[in-house]
Amino acid sequence: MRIDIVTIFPSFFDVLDLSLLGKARQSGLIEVVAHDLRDFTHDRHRTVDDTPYGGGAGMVMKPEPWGEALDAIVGEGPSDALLVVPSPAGEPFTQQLARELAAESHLVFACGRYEGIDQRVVDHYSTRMRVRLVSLGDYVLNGGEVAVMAMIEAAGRLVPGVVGNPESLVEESHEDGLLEYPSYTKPQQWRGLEVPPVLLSGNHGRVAEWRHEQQLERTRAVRPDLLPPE
Ligand SMILES: N#Cc1c(-c2ccc3cc[nH]c3c2)n[nH]c1N
Repeated sequence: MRIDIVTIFPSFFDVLDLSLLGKARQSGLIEVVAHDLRDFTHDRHRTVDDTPYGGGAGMVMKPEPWGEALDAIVGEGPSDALLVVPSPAGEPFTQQLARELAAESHLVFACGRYEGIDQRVVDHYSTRMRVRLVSLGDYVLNGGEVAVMAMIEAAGRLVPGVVGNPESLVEESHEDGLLEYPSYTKPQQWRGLEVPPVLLSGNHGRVAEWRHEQQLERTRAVRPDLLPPE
């Protein structure tokens, strides 16, 4: 998988060289390149924003640098790459969407700042490639970088070969639609708190049953919207 990120803060993504995705990059499973949007400007101040038509507070990101940056990545004609644009107005980012991103061979992320990117960028590239506006959640961020980091981590770990033991991907929150069960490790007693005895029983059937019940209990408590219809 090839991932291109366009941002005014390319060093923000240096952290992707660490941990799991760092190994995936070293092994060539995932190639990540962060591009500085200001490298696609031509004025002395490397300007990427301007005042909004129609007035209002804040600044809007100019379309020209975006056009030059994205054309440098996907060429000037149709492209099979998927352009992902983080936006509060986007579709919710979910585990299912992470799976869909993980199946792509080329992802391009456009990190907006200020009040966002001139709409014509999305309109233009929608004629040449698939474009998805995606929201990390119902809260306001200052730009798209944090959202893109989360999306890359969530999708990257699903790319075959990135996670050593694929079984560890199965029993996780949201993977089977429910929240995950609580986990315990040694010591058996810690600050007067014991490990649930069923986990010490060696009875795998009963452990699985207890874990599923814990998933249902947790999901009922904090995310009833995730419960399967009765
Ligand atoms: N994804 C997402 C976002 C954002 C977001 C995304 C891009 C820009 C560009 C300027 N401001 C932004 C906010 N806010 N809240 C979310 N869930």
